[in-house]
Amino acid sequence: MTRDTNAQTRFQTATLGYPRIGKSRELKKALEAFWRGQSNAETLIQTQHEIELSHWQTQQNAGIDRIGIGDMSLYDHVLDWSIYLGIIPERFAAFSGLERYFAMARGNEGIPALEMTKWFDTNYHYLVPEIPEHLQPADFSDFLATVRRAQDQLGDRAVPIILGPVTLLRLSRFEMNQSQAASELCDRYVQLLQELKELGVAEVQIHEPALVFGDAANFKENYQATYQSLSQIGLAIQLVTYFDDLGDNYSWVMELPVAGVSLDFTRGRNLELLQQYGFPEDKQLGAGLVDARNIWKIRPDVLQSTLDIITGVTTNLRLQPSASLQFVPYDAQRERKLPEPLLQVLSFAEQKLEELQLLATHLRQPQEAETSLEAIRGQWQAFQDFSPVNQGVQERLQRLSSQDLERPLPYEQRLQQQPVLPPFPTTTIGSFPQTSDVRKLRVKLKRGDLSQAEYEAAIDAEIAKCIQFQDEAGLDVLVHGEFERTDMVEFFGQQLSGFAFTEYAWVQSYGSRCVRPPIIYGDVARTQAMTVREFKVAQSLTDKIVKGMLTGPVTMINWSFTRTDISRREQAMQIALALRDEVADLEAAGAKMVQIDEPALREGLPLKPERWDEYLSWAVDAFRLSAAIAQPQTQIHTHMCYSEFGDIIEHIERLDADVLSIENSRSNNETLFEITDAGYKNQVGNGVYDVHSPAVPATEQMVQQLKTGVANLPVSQIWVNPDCGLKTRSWDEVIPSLKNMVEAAKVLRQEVELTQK
Ligand SMILES: Nc1nc2c(c(=O)[nH]1)N[C@@H](CNc1ccc(C(=O)N[C@@H](CCC(=O)N[C@@H](CCC(=O)N[C@@H](CCC(=O)O)C(=O)O)C(=O)O)C(=O)O)cc1)CN2
Ligand code: MET
Ligand SMILES: [Zn+2]
Repeated sequence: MTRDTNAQTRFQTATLGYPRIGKSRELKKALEAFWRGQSNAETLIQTQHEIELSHWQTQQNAGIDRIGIGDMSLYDHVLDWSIYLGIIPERFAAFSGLERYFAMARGNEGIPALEMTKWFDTNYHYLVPEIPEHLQPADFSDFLATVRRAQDQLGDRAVPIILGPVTLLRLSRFEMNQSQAASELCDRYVQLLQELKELGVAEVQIHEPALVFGDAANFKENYQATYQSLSQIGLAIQLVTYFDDLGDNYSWVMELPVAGVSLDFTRGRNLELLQQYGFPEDKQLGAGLVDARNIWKIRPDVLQSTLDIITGVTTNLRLQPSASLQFVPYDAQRERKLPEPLLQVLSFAEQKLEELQLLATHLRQPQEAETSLEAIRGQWQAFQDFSPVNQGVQERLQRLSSQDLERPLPYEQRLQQQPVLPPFPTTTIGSFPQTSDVRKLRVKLKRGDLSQAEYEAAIDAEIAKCIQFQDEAGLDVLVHGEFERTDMVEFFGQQLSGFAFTEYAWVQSYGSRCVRPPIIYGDVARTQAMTVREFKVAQSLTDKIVKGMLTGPVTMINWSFTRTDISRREQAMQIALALRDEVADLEAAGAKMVQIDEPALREGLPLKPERWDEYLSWAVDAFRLSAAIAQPQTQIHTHMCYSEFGDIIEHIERLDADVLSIENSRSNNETLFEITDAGYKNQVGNGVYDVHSPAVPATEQMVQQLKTGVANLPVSQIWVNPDCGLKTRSWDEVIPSLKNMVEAAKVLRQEVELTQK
């Protein structure tokens, strides 16, 4: 058979970024050793470079034609770009080098870090650039050095990844006037492209995910002017978008002066837009066909129909993951404990690289790909026969009526029957320090050095210590501390049938912190009580109320890898049923309060506002389904960090939780004001201190904050709590902080008594 050489160079493959934490979390370990003072900067940087090199080699060996480089980061790539561009707030002026880098990431001796935020609908936290009145000089030398290393390893295959100037602006906080910032930054990007050109770079990726936001049109002129300037340098610019479609902005984006546009074909309506409006002849399409946000192998037949449509419009295309692969783990083949039929249909980053090559082969020489594609079809068939179907759960969902989503009495009447506490009741959000001693217990259990009974006894000892501390500190509503949980989502995934959990499938959440999202691979059902044992242990040790502690259905969905054969709504409702039974069991075991956490409710909002109502309607229903089983006298709490609520307050009300605890401290009570402005009637715990900082909050500081609460809400609505769980803190920090918090509540109680006399 003769080969068409032209066909060999067409349909190239490209990547848009790779995981960063290291296959065995080498970067996490190196960072934490450095922060503990157990290693030095040189060792840290060397580890970073070794991990980066291994990523390049993996992609090179997989045959990727255009490898995105420069996205490796010691903490967060947005922080890296802030520093390259000279976006350095005044308060960090006294620092330099790595010290400044980590001060901006994590704070330093009373100097607060940059804010962290989830810009998009993922569980990854970005640092928020603060554009000061005056920029520091730009310094691209670290980035350029990375480019040179990549060129040595990869030659022309290395394509620098650049955080887009308009996306950066769209997501920053400002002291400088915005349009001035836009123009100063644009000059710096021009300078960067110039310097890259001098290194012999021919092509760059500029990532502008903000183009998929509902408000992208407001920035149209900025995009046009910026790309006009950047195009002057003469590099081939790949304008990269992902996470959703371009919507109404499709046409003008296609006219920007760039060499190529990358679109995500795994989410949103880009395929329809492509069909409707076509694709410019002079541009290359970066086709995001392999899902970079989920862990399933490609479905050859689904993909074929997508490919047919795309190639009907343009054949000037590259095959790509839909986004950076940072959202998926490294290698499915490393997992040893998953059932074979499931393992066979899993695709993590390394498998996705193979899939890209397979698709390229399929387009160039169809017959050469057929055996592999047929094998994948067979694996999916085998998986379908294997994946658990639960008729009982399906029928139960079908039988549901609106009554099942309704608490038996309205809030005002429930309130009469619920526990009476002092004003300004104090509590915590659930977790207490996950010390390395606690984690080692699980390592020993796994190795067989501890029996299940010994493990449970050791957990119970932690619970006892935790209850005793809370009692002594004078907290009003206690928690057991969540010591038995690796993670609030993974733990429930480990208990529920229809969920699989992994050994090595870590995904970075922020900095050195990672999660192993569990995998939903069939109908979800509860096979036994999940939290009752630890609840009972805790409640048996105190006369005070212990809150039962559950992770809500929406958060379970948003922080897991989900099925693609049924809707997210249906998966959430299945989980809600399991939680509903757990609520009933906790109640039967004596729980007077049950907290159902929904920190990911807000994050799951679609990026386009026109899709919000659809999401919120099922998301709130799922929460209600899990909670509504509770008797009126049982108080239902929920907790949300990341909680700008102003725009969804009516949905928050519809949750109908008796008590809502929220994050606040980094956002100056804004969330509280949103709630009070909206006339929220139920109880609110407006976090009185920031758990993400190691600083011990002073009593006075929390008193001041509570006073803001009193000025805006009736005392009867106010709770006192930290703004999130304490698992990442140490006992040294937690003990004095909570004592001060209780003290602050007491100060407020006295003041209220005085004013009532
Ligand atoms: N899923 C999820 N998403 C979330 C949050 C959350 O709590 N869960 N919170 C918000 C902030 N995100 C966070 C994400 C992760 C962590 C976190 O602390 N992660 C831990 C891992 C937790 C875990 O799974 N621990 C396991 C495994 C721990 C481990 O690393 N074991 C060592 C050995 C034990 C040792 O010697 O320490 C090893 O395997 O090498 C356990 O406890 O069993 C970490 O990165 O360190 C914190 C916040 C938003 N998103
Ligand atoms: C990210 S929200 C955390 C809620 C959980 N109950 C905890 O305290 O850790
Ligand atoms: Zn939280």
